[in-house]
Amino acid sequence: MKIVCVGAGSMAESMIHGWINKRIMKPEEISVMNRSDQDRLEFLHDEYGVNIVCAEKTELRDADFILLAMKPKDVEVALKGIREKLTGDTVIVSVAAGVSIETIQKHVGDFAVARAMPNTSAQIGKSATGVAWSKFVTKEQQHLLRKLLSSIGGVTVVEEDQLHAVTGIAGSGPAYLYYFAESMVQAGIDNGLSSADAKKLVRQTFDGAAEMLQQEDFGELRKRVTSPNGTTAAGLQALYDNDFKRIVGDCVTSAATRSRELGKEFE
Ligand SMILES: NC(=O)C1=CN([C@@H]2O[C@H](COP(=O)(O)OP(=O)(O)OC[C@H]3O[C@@H](n4cnc5c(N)ncnc54)[C@H](O)[C@@H]3O)[C@@H](O)[C@H]2O)C=CC1
Ligand SMILES: O=C(O)[C@@H]1CCC=N1
Repeated sequence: MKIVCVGAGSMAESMIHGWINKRIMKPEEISVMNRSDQDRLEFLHDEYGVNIVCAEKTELRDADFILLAMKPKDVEVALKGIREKLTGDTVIVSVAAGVSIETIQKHVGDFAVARAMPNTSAQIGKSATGVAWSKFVTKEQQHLLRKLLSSIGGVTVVEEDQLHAVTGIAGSGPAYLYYFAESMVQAGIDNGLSSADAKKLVRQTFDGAAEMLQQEDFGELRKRVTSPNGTTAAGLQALYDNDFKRIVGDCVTSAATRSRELGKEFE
């Protein structure tokens, strides 16, 4: 299999890291190109052993997958730079938030295009990825793509329009949890812990809870921690009083809405 990553930022790196760690791809099967930052490409070459290529010199023709991993605003220019070099056997896989398959096909024609929304936990093989594809992606290509994405975490096939919601929960989701963790650490410090102890306790708490979530019903788990009239009930009451569910709802909906806006902005 051969993959060319067009755009070599954080998301591309997380995916490359995951593929190489899981040994699903050999470094020499992965190529990276960027708009300008040669240092960044050299860093990826030194760190992961991947090839550095550029649109002018390289043939994209024998790539099985081209990963489009630049900001939504840069997708159009990137596609214009590579479209002459595409062949019928390549699948373009875009991770750009919001940008539709239709928009991508407007720039490259009736091509096999898929959209994936992974998250940066791909780096450790634990992404939660949503994927949708156009009718030009063959069954065999779908199978290969699922295999590729499964190597960096869980995969959920959705309708393209559902990718906005996937983005709101899974693509952006790690950042909400990191913010929650940062807030817990600060609260621990405010309540008398050292910063190091607060961080250690928060990491362990997230780690244990994440594993428990894999095994049991979320609400049941919450109830089991909550003794009547105890400390958890007091803590949760502050969340209920402050309408935490609405806050989380606004958070996810705002991200999904922004994804829709990005799609419109760059269509
Ligand atoms: N960072 C994240 O957690 C996630 C990001 N995404 C999506 O991935 C995409 C990339 O995000 P990041 O990696 O965070 O951004 P980034 O800014 O770290 O990387 C983007 C890279 O694309 C390159 N680039 C820009 N125009 C180009 C062109 N014409 N040709 C070749 N390379 C070009 C830039 O030089 C940069 O290195 C975005 O569209 C984002 O919506 C999706 C899921 C999660
Ligand atoms: O913030 C963003 O727009 C990208 C998409 C999902 C995660 N990061």
